[in-house]
Amino acid sequence: MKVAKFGGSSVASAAQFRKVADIVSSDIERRIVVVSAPGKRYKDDVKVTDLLIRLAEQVMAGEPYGQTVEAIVKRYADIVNELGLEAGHFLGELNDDLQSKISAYRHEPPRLLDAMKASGEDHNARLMALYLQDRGLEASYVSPLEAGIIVTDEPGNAQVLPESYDKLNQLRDRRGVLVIPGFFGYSLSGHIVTFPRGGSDITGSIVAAGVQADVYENFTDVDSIYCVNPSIVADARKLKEITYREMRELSYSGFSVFHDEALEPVYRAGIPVCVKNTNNPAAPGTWIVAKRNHIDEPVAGIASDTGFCSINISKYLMNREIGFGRRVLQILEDEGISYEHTPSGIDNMSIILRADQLAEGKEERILARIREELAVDEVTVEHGLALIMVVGEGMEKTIGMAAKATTALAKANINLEMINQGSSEVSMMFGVKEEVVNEAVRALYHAYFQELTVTQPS
Ligand SMILES: Nc1ncnc2c1ncn2[C@@H]1O[C@H](COP(=O)(O)OP(=O)(O)O)[C@@H](O)[C@H]1O
Ligand SMILES: N[C@@H](CC(=O)OP(=O)(O)O)C(=O)O
Repeated sequence: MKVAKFGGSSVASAAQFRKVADIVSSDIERRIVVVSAPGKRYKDDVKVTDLLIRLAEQVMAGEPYGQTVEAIVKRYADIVNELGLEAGHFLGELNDDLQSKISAYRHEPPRLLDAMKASGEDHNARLMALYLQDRGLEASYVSPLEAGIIVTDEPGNAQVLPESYDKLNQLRDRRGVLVIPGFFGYSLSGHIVTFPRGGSDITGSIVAAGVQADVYENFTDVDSIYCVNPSIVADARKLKEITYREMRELSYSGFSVFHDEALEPVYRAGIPVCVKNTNNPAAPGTWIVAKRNHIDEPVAGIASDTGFCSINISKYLMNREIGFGRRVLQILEDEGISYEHTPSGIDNMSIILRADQLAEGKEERILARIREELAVDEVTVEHGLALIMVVGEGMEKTIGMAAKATTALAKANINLEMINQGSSEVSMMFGVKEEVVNEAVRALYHAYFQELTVTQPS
């Protein structure tokens, strides 16, 4: 049995719906289909999820929102009309559902936002089931509640609860193709709760693990996962295979093609993932697996992301002060902040974190507490940082990996703000200024993938 998830770009229009139906009908093993909300049809288009977020924000701000509702309904109406579906009731129900959720939750902003966001995938799954039926397939819509996707009650940040898996397993006994909306589940108290953005990948993975699928197919708009983001390096190398742990690091660090939190359920269940192109299903795609058959080259991929900052602390004899690091991290914990890396020296410590967490006066509060409670010599915040992750199972056993990177960056005249090597067996982290990050990624791509391979130890 296969679980096939189709991302927003794969279900953005009637033409895309036709491709999905062709793919589903071409393999009887594709028994469970998970869909996102309609995504972008062209570069500057707006995803339905973003329209729904705008709608929730307008309601919360007491602004008029009628035009946004119309724009949302029109996205689905275009698909219905172009497919020639007799589905007049569908559009009426969509409109009624949005209005009734607005009335029910207008005084509970986090619930309203989640209910709006979830409705994008929910109605798309209903529409996909109708279309598959119209194409002569035995297909039915299954809500996450009926399927058994039970999650924590953290709006916008749900995590699956373990009891979901046994319930999901019962889907194996159902007939026909089941269409499940991605991106949300239900809390134990019966509320709709969404996963983080891009979270339909997570639904697909949970369902695949629950039904013990043979494969989790993740259909998107590229032929494969490339060793660098294709928008940074055109014609980058395609990856045939990548391991769960390589993909976890790369997706966490910027390979947005597959959500990093989507790996855990399939990894634990030992289910391979195949990332494929809805627009070119004949292409073999990329397999995410436990162990790669071929590790010809030490580096599998290079990912990058912006929006980081570094809190830099120095204090003479920091090394002698037992509990110093713990007390710094406690201050961050008190403010509900998570951090990425903590490189340190004898008298220095840096904490790298996502800069958007320092809003609403948190930066000033944290710096004041570090100064007062830890009597440091200096504490500053450096903004505008980008992190680059070089990832590969073969790196640990290969000599000269860091040297290759630093030489390449020096040749490209790029200043390295920091390096973190050693805490993970499969990755090295480099920090650079945001404005040079793409140039740095291209320099590293050239060094690791276009120059001669580095020497292997004998
Ligand atoms: N290393 C990579 N390999 C392939 N695609 C990548 C990579 N890094 C980023 N991407 C981007 O991910 C996009 C697909 O992910 P996403 O937009 O979430 O698709 P979907 O609409 O299917 O959910 C690609 O179009 C590409 O721009
Ligand atoms: N529609 C949601 C969830 C999702 O996974 O979408 P996509 O498959 O388009 O990344 C979002 O935009 O976040």
